[in-house]
Amino acid sequence: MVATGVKVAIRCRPMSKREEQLGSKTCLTILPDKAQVQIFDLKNEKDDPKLFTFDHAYGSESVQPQVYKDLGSPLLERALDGINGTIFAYGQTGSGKTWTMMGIETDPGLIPQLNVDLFKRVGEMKHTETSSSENNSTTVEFMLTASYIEIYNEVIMDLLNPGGKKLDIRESSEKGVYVQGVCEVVCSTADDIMKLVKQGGAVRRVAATQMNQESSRSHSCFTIKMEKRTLEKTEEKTKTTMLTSKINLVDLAGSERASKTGATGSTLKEGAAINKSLMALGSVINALGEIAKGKSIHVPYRDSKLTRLLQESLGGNSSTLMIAALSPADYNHNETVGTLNYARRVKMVENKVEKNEDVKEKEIRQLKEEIEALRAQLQKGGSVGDSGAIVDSEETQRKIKELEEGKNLEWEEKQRLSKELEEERAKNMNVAIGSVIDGVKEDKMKAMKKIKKMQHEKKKNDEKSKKVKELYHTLKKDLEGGMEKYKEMQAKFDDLDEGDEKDSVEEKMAEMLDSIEKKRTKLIEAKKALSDLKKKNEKIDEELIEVRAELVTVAGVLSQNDDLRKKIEEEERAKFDALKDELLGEERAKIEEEREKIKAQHKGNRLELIKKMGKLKVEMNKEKSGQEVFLQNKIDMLEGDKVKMRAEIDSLKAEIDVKDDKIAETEVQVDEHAEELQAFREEIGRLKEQGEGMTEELSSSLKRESEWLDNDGVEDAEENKLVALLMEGFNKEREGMEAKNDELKALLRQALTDVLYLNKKVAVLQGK
Ligand SMILES: Nc1ncnc2c1ncn2[C@@H]1O[C@H](COP(=O)(O)OP(=O)(O)OP(=O)(O)O)[C@@H](O)[C@H]1O
Repeated sequence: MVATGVKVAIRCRPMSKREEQLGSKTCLTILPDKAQVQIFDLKNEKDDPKLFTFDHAYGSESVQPQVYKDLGSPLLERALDGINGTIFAYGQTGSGKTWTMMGIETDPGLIPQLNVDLFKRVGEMKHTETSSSENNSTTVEFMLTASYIEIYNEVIMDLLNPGGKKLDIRESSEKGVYVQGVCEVVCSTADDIMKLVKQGGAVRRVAATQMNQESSRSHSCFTIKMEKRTLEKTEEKTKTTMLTSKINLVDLAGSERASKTGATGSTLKEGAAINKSLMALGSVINALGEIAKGKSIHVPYRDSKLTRLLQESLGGNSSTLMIAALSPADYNHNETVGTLNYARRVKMVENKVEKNEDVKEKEIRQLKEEIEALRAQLQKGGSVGDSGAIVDSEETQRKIKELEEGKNLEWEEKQRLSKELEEERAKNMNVAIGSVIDGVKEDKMKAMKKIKKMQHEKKKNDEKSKKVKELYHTLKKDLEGGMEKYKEMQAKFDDLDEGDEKDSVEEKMAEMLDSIEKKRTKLIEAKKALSDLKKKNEKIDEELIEVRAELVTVAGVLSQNDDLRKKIEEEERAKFDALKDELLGEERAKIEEEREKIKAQHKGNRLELIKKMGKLKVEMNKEKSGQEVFLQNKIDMLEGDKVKMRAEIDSLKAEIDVKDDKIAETEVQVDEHAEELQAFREEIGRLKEQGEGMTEELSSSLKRESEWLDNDGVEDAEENKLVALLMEGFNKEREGMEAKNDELKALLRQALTDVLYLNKKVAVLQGK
């Protein structure tokens, strides 16, 4: 974090035509090389000029590109490096704030020049930082969003989403101070941004017309947010690094209202009657000036929306520049001195500038550091891979991976949402502008009706005047005739002698006088009526001029906004704040919640681990020697076991060899017996055949001889006995052979079972 003073530049505009016509004289001398300005009080020529020194001073001959090169370009470079920036223009109405900030189409000011430069630089950075070998590559991408708000009477209006809900300022550790729900439109070209600037400007004018407000009493803030994502891909992994920053471009309300209050240090006593925000800004600057002098003082950022918005720009994490716009005319001498004093105070404010680190990036770094610390601790403690620590570090690695992925997801999600919301915002803008146009149209109708009514009234008055004029002329004639007659009567009266005739003439004369008097009164009345009608018509004429002027303005607004509406309809790149905020907000809340959970869990794990480690260390130290003896004994025992097992294996192997031999031998025997048995079987078969042949032969010879030898019965019986004995002998021998064969088979089975068992045992012992 680096302490950096707020930079101040002053810029004096050329004398305006009106000021020239009024015969104004220049009361300023600008010394650009010394960044100084001298102000003379031409009413008190004896007084010495006041001298002020700033960071930059521009005279009426200064040109927009130079101002951008000196002030805008360095701010942009810092922003591309992750440092927030603010430029705010201060000065009385008509001093040139908008000229410096916005300029005109043919002579663009800071905002348009910065936009063009921004996209040029982003293009260069994307190009130069993207290099790829076979499997490794580094890709640099940018996401740029713009928002535009206006603060009027402590109400924040979204100039890019005029129909949206009321906006408020919030603060969070992740985003700092921000306008909640403001519409942030993703921009891909400088043209995109300029379209938004124009749209916002038009909405501002419409709102001003509708609310009958003075535009110079509102503050506007155009914000460009930059998010830079660097993807480093290697064969093993992808690393994502995020860098964010924003640039606020603020056009403040005319300062003449503030010079008597905040800027000179008095409290907010003039209250709501004048611009609360500018007064509060003065108080914040005063407080920060005192802090810079070493005093400990509360800074009333929360006193107004403007100061809250500029909280980071004044005394916070921002590279800030104030441009004080000045009029050269002596007629504005006091306001100019006020502006210069204000600027001098601002120059004393110190900011603490720091590169914005992505929150997730920070967390990942912290987790990595903790893993390293734990490893180092474990190694120091002499532990050979504590399983708890390993689990924890694996868990932490998993979290790091999740956070890395989260960064990319958030980026993709933002882009996806921004596209989705573009149409919505355009629609909303159309609806809002439409309703404004409807209102303006209604005003137009009213004005036209009013004009008609007035014209009708005027006509009637004219007709009345004509009649009254006729009456007047008649009355005048009558009166003149009456007067003539009266004069004649008077002459007659004077010529007559006293008598009845003279009396009757006198009587007539009195009557005539009475009638003349009445006519004169009527004439006066007619004259007054005529004058009243004339006045009425004059008033109507005045009103007509006003209403017609109104009509001209309204017509202007209508045509401007019809243009605007058409433009909006043509554009398809805008995000609608409410939905975006809802969706992104939800996403962010989820991520935030997850982050908090991970944090808490990690903290718990870490504490547990540290405790475990502590315990382990104590136990280890306590039991180290005992454990060593125990381990040695165990090793010795195991060594003994090993030797025994080897011997056992060897003897088992020998036993197996013996068994194997026996099996082989038994197999041979079995084969031999089988052969023998086969031979016996064959022999028995042969004998059986022979026996059967003999029996057949015997029975046939017996049959044959019985016929002729009745007493040879003894010889036959003996022969039969011999055959039976032979058969019995054969059968016994065969049974004995079969029993022997069964016995040998059983022996072979037993030997095989033994061999299997011994093989298993050998395998177990070898495994051990
Ligand atoms: N440096 C300059 N060179 C030429 N003309 C200038 C310069 N500065 C300002 N002007 C002209 O002076 C007039 C007032 O300037 P501008 O509108 O910028 O004042 P302002 O301070 O923004 O006023 P307001 O507070 O009403 O918005 C404009 O007509 C503008 O063209």
